[in-house]
Amino acid sequence: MTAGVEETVAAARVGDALSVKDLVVTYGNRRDPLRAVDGVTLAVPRGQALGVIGESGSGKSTLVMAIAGLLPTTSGTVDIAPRDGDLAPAARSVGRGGQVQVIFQDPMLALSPSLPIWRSVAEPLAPGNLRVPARFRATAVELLGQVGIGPELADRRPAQLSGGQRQRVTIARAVAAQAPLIMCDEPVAALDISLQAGVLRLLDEMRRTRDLTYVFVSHDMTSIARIADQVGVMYLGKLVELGPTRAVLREPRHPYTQALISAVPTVSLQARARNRTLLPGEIPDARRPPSGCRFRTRCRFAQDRCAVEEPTFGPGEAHQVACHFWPEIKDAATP
Ligand SMILES: Nc1ncnc2c1ncn2[C@@H]1O[C@H](COP(=O)(O)OP(=O)(O)OP(=O)(O)O)[C@@H](O)[C@H]1O
Repeated sequence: MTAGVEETVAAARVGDALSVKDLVVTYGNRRDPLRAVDGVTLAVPRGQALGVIGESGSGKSTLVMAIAGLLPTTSGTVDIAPRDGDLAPAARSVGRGGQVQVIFQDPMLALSPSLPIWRSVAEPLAPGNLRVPARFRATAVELLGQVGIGPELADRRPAQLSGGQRQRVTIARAVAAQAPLIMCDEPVAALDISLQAGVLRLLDEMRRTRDLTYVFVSHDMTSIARIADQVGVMYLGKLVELGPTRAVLREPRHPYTQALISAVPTVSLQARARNRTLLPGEIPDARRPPSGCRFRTRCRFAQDRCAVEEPTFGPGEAHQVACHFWPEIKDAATP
């Protein structure tokens, strides 16, 4: 399904569960292409979670779908490292030979409305079977128990559960597939706020106890702060900042990240106190991105250089930023 992309199961750096290099994903036709992901490079160490934030339309979902192998990629590489002792990939429903599972905002995308939930959980245990044999029920019920769904609910259909329960079922299903890498695309956004913390806790616990690695997309900085070890910030298909969660959320370097965070009271108190930066204007048309720095048309610090020279990450730093003037901006923002 991919065009011009090498896929291997050997990570480029020892200890990385996922390594993405120069990934490009294009929508539309050749005459008017839209590069929704435009040269993204990142790595996620095994057992960690990478949070991905950015405005609507910045390319977050496209990135995770391409990593999962559910969207064709234009160029670049996606390497996924198997864990020692991983079984042959069992999942038949998700991409890259069962190495990646996806948890969507809408659990109904992963669950069959007509099946009792235990069968949906057991499906990855019995690949190739049109109907999951009853002998897998006990394992499915056990997995459901681990996500807080009691055996009395195992024969219910998804519509007979609450939204939080349904999302727990999709987590059990993802775990059943034994994939080392799970893409979480706004997994709690559709849930009542009172249920979000429980599902986030469950995801975090599953990651620790089952040696899972996550890429976790969210608009919600509180969820990101809870679950992510590192954060990547996307703007118009590019990563503009990448680093440890605490550093990115507390000391954002890119003016775009600063603006995103300044809009969130819970994690932005320091940023607000320093310098409140609201983001003016709309995200530009991704088919015709600005020259040089793509953010420059909305950046109050932009200078002539920003229109002609595209900023890139420096080599080797843990907290990376693609901005020509970030040290000056940081100094200007400090009282
Ligand atoms: N199927 C598609 N066909 C054409 N363009 C698309 C398609 N899906 C997404 N896009 C475009 O690709 C860009 C990235 O979209 P994407 O959904 O990945 O962003 P996002 O950051 O996940 O947004 P949101 O937070 O709203 O989900 C946007 O310009 C969007 O309009």
